[in-house]
Amino acid sequence: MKDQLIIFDTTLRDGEQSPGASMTKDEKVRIAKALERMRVDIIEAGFPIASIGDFEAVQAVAKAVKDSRVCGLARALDKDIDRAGEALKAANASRIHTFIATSPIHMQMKLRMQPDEVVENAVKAVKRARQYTDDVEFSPEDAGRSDLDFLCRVLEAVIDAGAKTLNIPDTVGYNLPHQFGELIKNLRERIPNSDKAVFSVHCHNDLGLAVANSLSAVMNGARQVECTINGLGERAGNASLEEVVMAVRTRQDMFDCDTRLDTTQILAASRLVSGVTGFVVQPNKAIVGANAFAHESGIHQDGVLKNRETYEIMRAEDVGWNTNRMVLGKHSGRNAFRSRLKELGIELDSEEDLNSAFTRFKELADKKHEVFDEDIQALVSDTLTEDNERIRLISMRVCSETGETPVANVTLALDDSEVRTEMKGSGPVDAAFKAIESMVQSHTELQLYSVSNITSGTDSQGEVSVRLEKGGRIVSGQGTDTDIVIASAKAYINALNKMLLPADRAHPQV
Ligand SMILES: CC(=O)SCCNC(=O)CCNC(=O)[C@H](O)C(C)(C)COP(=O)(O)OP(=O)(O)OC[C@H]1O[C@@H](n2cnc3c(N)ncnc32)[C@H](O)[C@@H]1OP(=O)(O)O
Ligand SMILES: CC(C)C(=O)C(=O)O
Repeated sequence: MKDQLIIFDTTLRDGEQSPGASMTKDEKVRIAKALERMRVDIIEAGFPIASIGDFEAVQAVAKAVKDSRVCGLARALDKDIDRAGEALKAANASRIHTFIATSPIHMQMKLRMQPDEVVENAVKAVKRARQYTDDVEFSPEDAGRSDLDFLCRVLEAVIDAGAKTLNIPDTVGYNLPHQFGELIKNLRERIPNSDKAVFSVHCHNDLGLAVANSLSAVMNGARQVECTINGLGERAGNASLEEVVMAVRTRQDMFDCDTRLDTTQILAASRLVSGVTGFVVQPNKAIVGANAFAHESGIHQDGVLKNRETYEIMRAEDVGWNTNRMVLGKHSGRNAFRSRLKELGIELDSEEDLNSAFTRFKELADKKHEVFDEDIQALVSDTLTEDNERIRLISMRVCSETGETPVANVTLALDDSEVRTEMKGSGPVDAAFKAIESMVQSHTELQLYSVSNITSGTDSQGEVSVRLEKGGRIVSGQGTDTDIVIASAKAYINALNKMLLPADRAHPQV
């Protein structure tokens, strides 16, 4: 039977200390409920002495949450501890987390206290907190830069005073993984009454090592990790909950403990925190970033289509994604393209058609970051109608300039010959249509012209629809391209091709 690794989430306290991430009482309650659904063990809801708003937020979380323990932070000061005790009164299960710095620089320059005074205040604070709850956590702030002997002395004293959890913070993210693991090991070995408390860690990410340091501590006996959703937190943030939890879960071969979290709630919580704080999750963020389970390159896609484990060490579904994702782009290969066509219910008659559609897909992918399903549908419908084309666009150059009449220079393949002309128009599309009509001489009337974008973004494909009428016969045409003038010419030519077909072979009229 493995030990339980306790997850202490501090999104609502240290996470909120990120500049710009302040949360209202209601927002804190919503996030706390999401953490409770995830089965987080302890929720640090705030720092009650900080403001009336934060006091009320901790109070509201304490009332709303039933299954997780709710914690409030307090300096080693009576007034802070009393305020935290008061805020947590309604909690089903509460914890007071009190702290005081133990590093030489913090004691001398910030607290302006002698080491003896620090020990005295720490002990006094723990004893006072115990008057409110049996569950008291103590942190020697800046432990990562504190003297080991002094740390042992403070920690031994606070255990005797009633602290049940000893949280070792690397407050400024200074430690390296090996060193931080050693620190936890040394403390556990050297403090005589260390077995009376749970060792916890609280790592900051100033050197990008918060998760690595936390994991190293767990490998050396820490049984609580303090972390935040999306790694939110003071400065560069804290250890990210999703990364710590999934590292331990995925590498059970390396850990003699595991959390009791429902990891399928991770993505929802990440999105909630991102939405509330306005802190966008970077696409390449582990576990919760948009690309965490997305594959774009052909070799990877081919591997994943054959067996997901070739390139996936976790299941996307286990952290709340619907599934993994194949992104079609310029690095994708035929196997992924074929598989997406199948998913879209598109059947091409021959390998030749597939190759032709694939070539057009690659051309499009060179112009666009991501090729979406709608792009593929448009591109394949072009492939399917290609056979019936008597008119094909070979090239087009349009000049549009302020104060000048736009000019379009268009080259078409008309049956077996190549023709070219230049025409002016009231706009670039008008000039292009006039040039095409002057070569085709269809004598059709343009009844409708509309443009829409297939996907969002300035690199999206424009989709143009036109409707032409001649002698009571109406045909429609569509064209797509990242350049809307070219998309317009394609749509016009598509409709003209239909108009040139016998009526019974033409596509349905609009
Ligand atoms: C590492 C961490 O993340 S710790 C948590 C950090 N979070 C916060 O600071 C957010 C909330 N903070 C606040 O709202 C305010 O700073 C308050 C309400 C806590 C205090 O406000 P003020 O009384 O105006 O004090 P101020 O913030 O200017 O200075 C902090 C004081 O606390 C003292 N102090 C700092 N830590 C501790 C501690 N653990 N125990 C006792 N005193 C402490 C400082 O020495 C300083 O004392 P001084 O005023 O005698 O010089
Ligand atoms: C209060 C303590 C745990 C803290 O936030 C830190 O040291 O970073």
